[in-house]
Amino acid sequence: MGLSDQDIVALSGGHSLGRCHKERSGFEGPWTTNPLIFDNSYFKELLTGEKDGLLQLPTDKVLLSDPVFRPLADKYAADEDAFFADYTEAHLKLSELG
Ligand code: HEM
Repeated sequence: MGLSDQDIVALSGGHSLGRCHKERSGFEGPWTTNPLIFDNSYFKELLTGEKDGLLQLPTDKVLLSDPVFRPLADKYAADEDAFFADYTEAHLKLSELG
């Protein structure tokens, strides 16, 4: 699809919003404590480990274990402006690809 590693990590931060539904995907629950707010909390939660009531999918956890994804996840947890800038670019690319 032409998405870069940076795009994949930034787009995963979309999980800052919303939740999984058992009847749809089979998974249940939100990724962050405030799933109505779009911010970099997805990365902060990811880095501080699994917690009761919050979800980490295999595609979320791989952002920690993969050596290329990890520095980007660290960067977005520390720098919300960098996350917003890269998410904007990646979401635009995704939308234009259809
Ligand atoms: C590379 C980026 C992403 C990856 C790898 C990814 C991966 C996943 C996976 C594996 C699921 C579990 C549900 C399923 O198997 O169908 C999921 C669910 C979900 N994702 Fe993502 N996602 C990405 C980006 C996004 C973005 C950009 C958004 C929104 C802006 C988003 C919103 C959601 C929501 C709302 C669900 C819950 C679905 C439900 O159970 O109702 N994701 N994602």
